[in-house]
Amino acid sequence: MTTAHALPGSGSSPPPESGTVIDVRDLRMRYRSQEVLKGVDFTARRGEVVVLLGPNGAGKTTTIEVLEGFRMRSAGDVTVLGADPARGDERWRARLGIVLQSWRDHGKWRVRELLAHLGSYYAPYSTPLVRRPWDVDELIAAVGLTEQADRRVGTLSGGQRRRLDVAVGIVGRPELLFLDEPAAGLDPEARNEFHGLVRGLADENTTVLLTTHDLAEAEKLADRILILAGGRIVADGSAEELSRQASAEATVRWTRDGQLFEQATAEPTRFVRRLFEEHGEAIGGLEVRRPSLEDTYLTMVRELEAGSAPGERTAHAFGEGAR
Ligand SMILES: Nc1ncnc2c1ncn2[C@@H]1O[C@H](COP(=O)(O)OP(=O)(O)OP(=O)(O)O)[C@@H](O)[C@H]1O
Repeated sequence: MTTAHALPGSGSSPPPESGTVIDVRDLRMRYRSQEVLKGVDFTARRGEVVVLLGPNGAGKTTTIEVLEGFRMRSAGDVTVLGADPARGDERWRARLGIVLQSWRDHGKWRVRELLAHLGSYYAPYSTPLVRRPWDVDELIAAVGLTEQADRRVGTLSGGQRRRLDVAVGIVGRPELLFLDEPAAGLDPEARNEFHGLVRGLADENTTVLLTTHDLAEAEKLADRILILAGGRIVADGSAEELSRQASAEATVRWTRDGQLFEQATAEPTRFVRRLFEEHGEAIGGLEVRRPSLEDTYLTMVRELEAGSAPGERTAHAFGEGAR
């Protein structure tokens, strides 16, 4: 798949060397008296999978809708694929993919027919560099629906429909794909295959921005995790970077003389070295557990909710270096 190239003549492409696909600065959103976004800043590069986490009502969907050009922001500078989404034209829109809710309304359509029909809208935006739409049988194979290609949408299982949703989102060979809680309702196997598909798209240079409440999914998929809370991005980095920067500590477990011990420590390597210096061969069953993304996430969000001034918990506090 060749998705790394801007469409010639779109007049709205970033300089190719920049690699920046999303650039959000001081994004603010107010619904009447409620200020939901209070100055959101982040970027996403070509081929990156960026996962947006945050409590219910934090403003994740609002942020994504602003980036998609579906919602007018109150203030701030937003550039997506080189254009302001508020002014994105059809040609710009053809470079985006959006995975919406399941295609339950199209139950009578057959999988291949539906994808061929939706794909035909992208044909005018095909270029020698980016052939649009995706060949329908290739696409069906890529999302693992070959056996269901001639089935009616209404007869697909939940997981198969979610694959179809993804196929609908990528049929135009997007350079940037938005997925809002994409794997909700998938069984572990379907979820695993879906994750493989997302990683495969990123490997071929598609930028993916997705929201989820599943922290294991975020940890598995993300090149970079953003945590949106209190109207701002309060953490920005890989799962490992976030866990090192949060105050969550590692847990060391071991046995000695048949007894089990456990110690929380911010410096597990030093602790383990000292443990061996002191007790040597007597130590058994050693286990060092780093804080999971869930531990890190809960620590950060709780600290914020416990009253740290939002300004103290900006990306400067957690992982700006990762950008
Ligand atoms: N059209 C609207 N009019 C007024 N308020 C809105 C509108 N859309 C969203 N909100 C409010 O803005 C806040 C953020 O909503 P949003 O859906 O962006 O959050 P979210 O992070 O996606 O939440 P969730 O995790 O629950 O899906 C919520 O308090 C919501 O009630």
